[in-house]
Amino acid sequence: MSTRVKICGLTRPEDVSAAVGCGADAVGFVFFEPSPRSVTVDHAVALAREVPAFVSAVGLFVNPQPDFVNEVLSRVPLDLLQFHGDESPEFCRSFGRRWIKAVRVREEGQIEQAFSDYKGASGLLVDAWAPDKFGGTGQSFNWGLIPARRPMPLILAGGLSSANVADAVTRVKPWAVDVSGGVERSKGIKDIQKISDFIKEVHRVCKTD
Ligand SMILES: O=C(O)c1ccccc1N[C@@H]1O[C@H](COP(=O)(O)O)[C@@H](O)[C@H]1O
Repeated sequence: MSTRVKICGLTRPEDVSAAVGCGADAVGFVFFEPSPRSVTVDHAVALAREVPAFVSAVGLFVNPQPDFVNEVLSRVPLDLLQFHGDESPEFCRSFGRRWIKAVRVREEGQIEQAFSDYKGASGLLVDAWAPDKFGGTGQSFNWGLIPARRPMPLILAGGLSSANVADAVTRVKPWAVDVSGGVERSKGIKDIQKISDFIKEVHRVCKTD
């Protein structure tokens, strides 16, 4: 098994280069103004220049206006859209691009329901639920709620860091892991050592699997 790694919430070109240099499979840019990791379209254009061939650039949105998504898509070379709010399956599909849907996990059966609702997604991202946030909480959740049967790739997020990602990969066996806060020095500012340690842990545990 080889679990992919996405490093999300990048705001500086040097952090994008560092993530790519450490072996990230995907990097994420947050287009959600209330987030401390939010980037403008101009900013994202510059960040995307640091993304080489065979590394995916992902745009994260939370209940966006369609015009805004289209504006981003017209300017930033994104490979995937990540919807982190309450977007309907029809909305997610409407841009004609590959997309993943995030589910904020709170109770049993929710992930199974999302697999059924969001057919056509390139993956389902499972993250922690919090009362006042759409994601990026730095909190993990009960991985026991994740079903073994998965009709599409499952991306595990929420409170991951180099300290727990090996355990997460071993127990959950996700297609990919996604991290933001666990590889930061402060909100939006990544720590190269933490990125490196995180990716090394994933590769180490995948090799022994
Ligand atoms: O990063 C944010 O600020 C954010 C805001 C709104 C929705 C999602 C957000 N981040 C994503 O949440 C998960 C988990 O993050 P963490 O590792 O627990 O900090 C991840 O996909 C982030 O990109």
